[in-house]
Amino acid sequence: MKTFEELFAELSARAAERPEGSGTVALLDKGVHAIGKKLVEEAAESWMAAEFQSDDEAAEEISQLLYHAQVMMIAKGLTLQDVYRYL
Ligand SMILES: N=c1c2ncn([C@@H]3O[C@H](COP(=O)(O)OP(=O)(O)OP(=O)(O)O)[C@@H](O)[C@H]3O)c2ncn1[C@@H]1O[C@H](COP(=O)(O)O)[C@@H](O)[C@H]1O
Repeated sequence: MKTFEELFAELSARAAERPEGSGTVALLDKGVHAIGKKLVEEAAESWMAAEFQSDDEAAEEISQLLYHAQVMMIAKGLTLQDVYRYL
């Protein structure tokens, strides 16, 4: 288990170090358009799971949505503070 901040630090390290086999690095290399498609896909899956599936499945889909939101932030060079100032 990890927090939102810990995941962001881990993904930022992946982007900097580019380890072999990282799905995050592969997705970052595909660019903002591909990341955006995954973000929308995970948003839709979160909605569907919340409406029609179990709480656990909804939680899993929402975790994937948060992951892809973080990948988008990293692709755009945005920090957590850039986003938090609007919360
Ligand atoms: N939290 C996540 C995470 N959530 C979602 N995903 C990715 O998002 C996909 C979502 O699954 P879907 O069922 O929607 O799609 P899929 O058909 O399996 O995958 P696609 O073929 O569509 O890409 C998963 O297969 C993962 O590739 C994640 N990939 C990585 N992480 C974490 O990110 C960190 C870095 O991961 P790596 O960069 O892979 O080392 C690790 O701590 C991982 O646990």
